[in-house]
Amino acid sequence: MKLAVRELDQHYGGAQALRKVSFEVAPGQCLAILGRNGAGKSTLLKCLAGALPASRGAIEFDGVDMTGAPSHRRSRAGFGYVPQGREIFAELSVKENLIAAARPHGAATEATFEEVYGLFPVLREMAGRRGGALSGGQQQQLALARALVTRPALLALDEPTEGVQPSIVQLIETVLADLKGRLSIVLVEQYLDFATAVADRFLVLSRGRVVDEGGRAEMSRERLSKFMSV
Ligand SMILES: Nc1ncnc2c1ncn2[C@@H]1O[C@H](COP(=O)(O)OP(=O)(O)OP(=O)(O)O)[C@@H](O)[C@H]1O
Repeated sequence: MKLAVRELDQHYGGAQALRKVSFEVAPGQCLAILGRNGAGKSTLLKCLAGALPASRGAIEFDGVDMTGAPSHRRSRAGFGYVPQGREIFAELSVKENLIAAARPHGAATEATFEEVYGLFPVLREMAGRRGGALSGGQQQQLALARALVTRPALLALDEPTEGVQPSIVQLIETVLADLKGRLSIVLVEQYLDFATAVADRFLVLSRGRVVDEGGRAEMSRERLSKFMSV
């Protein structure tokens, strides 16, 4: 899916969190959104997901205006979202979490679940376990699997490495590198090594504005970290 964001503004009451944010993600490309705490990264993903209304500007999926569309329409159009904090159903089992995510997409089949168990084998072992009883890294794998069973054409991830041990960070990196090319990815990430391992392009936000942007070749580590150090 091609994503286009044009001059997007967002306000929390009187406080402006996004200012004329514009960018595009080509089909199959991975864009990493970098910036300090409070730069507006999560706000931007919530606007893409339809969890927050934009005050001004436009969001298009494959040329179709989605600016005012409700979340479920965006999801049906192929938008998969892994929010910060994972937001899995703690009282449901792993399998029930996957069924709940897949069912609205007509994808609640064993073949679908086998596919995500193939990517994240621990979820097969834990299929009957309550979501809330999983470790942080296991919950992150479940959150990713929940997005993947909807068969997204665009996957947006908000800090997938947060609170996750290195071996699982490596696994998530491998999965994203494998998915890239087949679907578009928007990745919000503070962990620069992870972002540079999977992203093709980078967008740097500071105080709600795009302050730098570029491809892998031109974005040196120094340039990427300029707006990240506190
Ligand atoms: N619900 C809210 N109400 C009011 N202001 C908010 C709300 N959520 C975020 N903000 C403010 O909007 C700005 C952008 O926040 P946002 O969470 O998008 O930043 P971020 O770059 O994702 O940071 P972090 O890495 O800490 O998640 C910040 O100044 C923040 O304080």
